[in-house]
Amino acid sequence: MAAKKPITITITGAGGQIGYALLFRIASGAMLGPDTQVRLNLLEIPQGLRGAEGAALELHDSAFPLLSHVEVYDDPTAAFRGTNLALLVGARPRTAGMERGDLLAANAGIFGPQGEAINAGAADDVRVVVVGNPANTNALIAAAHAPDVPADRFTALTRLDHNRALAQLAPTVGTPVSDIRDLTIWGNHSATQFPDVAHATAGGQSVAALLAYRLGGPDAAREWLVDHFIPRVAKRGAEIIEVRGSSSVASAASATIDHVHDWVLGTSNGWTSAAVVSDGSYGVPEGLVSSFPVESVDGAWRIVQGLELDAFARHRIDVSVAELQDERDAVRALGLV
Ligand SMILES: NC(=O)C1=CN([C@@H]2O[C@H](COP(=O)(O)OP(=O)(O)OC[C@H]3O[C@@H](n4cnc5c(N)ncnc54)[C@H](O)[C@@H]3O)[C@@H](O)[C@H]2O)C=CC1
Ligand SMILES: O=C([O-])CC(=O)C(=O)O
Repeated sequence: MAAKKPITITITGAGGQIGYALLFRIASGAMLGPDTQVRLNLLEIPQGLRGAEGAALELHDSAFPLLSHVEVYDDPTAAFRGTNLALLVGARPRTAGMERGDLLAANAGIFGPQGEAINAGAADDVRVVVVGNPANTNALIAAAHAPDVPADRFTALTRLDHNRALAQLAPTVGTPVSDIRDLTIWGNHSATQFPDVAHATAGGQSVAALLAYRLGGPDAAREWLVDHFIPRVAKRGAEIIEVRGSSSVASAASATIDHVHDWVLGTSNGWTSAAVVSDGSYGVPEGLVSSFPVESVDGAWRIVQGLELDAFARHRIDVSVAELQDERDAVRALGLV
């Protein structure tokens, strides 16, 4: 049988924390499956190059059967040439007391040149995931600089929020995470995001009904959702920073693996959440990169259509979308989109 051509993956910020957690899982086959060979292009800025070179040495030492080649770059044009998957991780993380939007000025300048390099040389089937914060608006900037790449190839990571929501919900409804389906993160990867369980089921039963049963009625369930679940998920990044002293790393890498795995190989067990370029669905202005309920069909994300939104959900989505619009206005004022 002829061997499949290796998939070329460019990882920016490969010498940083998330890069280090991500590279070994990609090379092990966790992201694209046990039959897909990978070539890894590690992109860094000069001060991160030694970290990336060290990671490359360790990748070699791991003798991964699926790893066909590793190369370290400091030039985006060279690093994105021929790439099938661009994982845009490289950016400054926030520290205690900051919101992710505070990183806009520090990080926004990174994503225009990278979008241009993707436009210039990436493979025709390139898919892009932005992890560096503020992820949604950085994806908007990258897409704006890549006019020849279809907009639906640009995404930002909200799978970490989705996974956090599953993990918070499971013990409360009393099921394993794998039994929960059709949970949604809407909006921005920020404290305004809306983790929504209205359509979720656990073991085939409505999550809303299970919560009411386990917490003592619909009012108690609603109180738990509004006062505990939503803020805990939305502010989990800050909680991690407070406890660890720096932002999430391994869980962010794991969510990136999940996002790409499902995008390329398809979703199963219901939908998931990803920030994609809006086509106007659910009243989210066209062009904003917003999180939606999504399924991957034939290698492309499709926004799940036709979900009913009550007044609470509508309000929460509108608040997060307003923040995305403010971020877009801010980068417009900087001439970045
Ligand atoms: N979307 C999400 O769910 C999450 C996003 N993040 C974000 O991911 C980003 C990376 O986090 P860490 O790896 O912990 O940070 P880090 O500081 O450990 O690593 C970032 C790396 O990016 C490199 N870098 C900076 N500018 C670059 C450029 N123009 N090209 C290539 N590389 C560049 C740096 O040299 C550094 O090695 C941060 O912005 C953080 O806020 C973190 C967790 C979750
Ligand atoms: O909170 C941060 O700054 C890092 C991040 O995006 C997350 O953990 O969700």
